[in-house]
Amino acid sequence: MTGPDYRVEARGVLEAAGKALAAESARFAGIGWMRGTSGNLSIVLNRNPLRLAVTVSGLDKGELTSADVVVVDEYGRAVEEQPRPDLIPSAEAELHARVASLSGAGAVVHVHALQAVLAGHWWPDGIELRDLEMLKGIGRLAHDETVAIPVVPNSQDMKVLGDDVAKVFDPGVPAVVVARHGMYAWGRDLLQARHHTEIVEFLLQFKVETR
Ligand SMILES: CSCCC(=O)C(=O)COP(=O)(O)O
Ligand SMILES: [Zn+2]
Repeated sequence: MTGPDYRVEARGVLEAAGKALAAESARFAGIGWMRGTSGNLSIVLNRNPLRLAVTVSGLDKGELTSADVVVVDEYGRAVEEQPRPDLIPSAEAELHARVASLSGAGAVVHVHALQAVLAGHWWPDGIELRDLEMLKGIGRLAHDETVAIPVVPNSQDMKVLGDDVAKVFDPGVPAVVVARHGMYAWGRDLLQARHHTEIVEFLLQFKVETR
């Protein structure tokens, strides 16, 4: 569909995505995983061509509104036609797009959760977990299976980060730790992405505290 009807409908979809992202950001900020301006979130709006609604850059993630959202393409660039062309998308939008493309996820969460950063420090080659009930929360077995959460080095270049994530990507693990930075987790929608984030952070805390 093209023309004004399409634009009205697209605006409604974006506003709903912005509302969901703002609520989720506030939730993560409330538990200390998006301190200050850290972290960013996205929802996939369209798969082909890839379009994501991503949080704006540099704002307090506990205080976003439904308008603090930008539509980006597969390279994390703001697309031309959108309600607020003045807004700057997250500096990590390209990595969201890469993760969405690799995983087929409908939503991607990036938080600066401390246990993820600590675990990336102790196990820079991957964080092995086993025999924990919470592994079921990321679709794995609670017993007799080793699950490795991949770790990639940090970079300010999202293409480099994306290539590194692609190298270690495991379709059976909905998260990756970026060393000395934070965690990315994803799911079929924002709710499942939240659950994966919470479960992985729990698993990493257990690993760190029992090392
Ligand atoms: C103090 S946060 C540094 C940037 C960062 O890692 C982050 O997650 C937030 O970046 P954004 O551009 O999405 O605000
Ligand atoms: Zn970050």
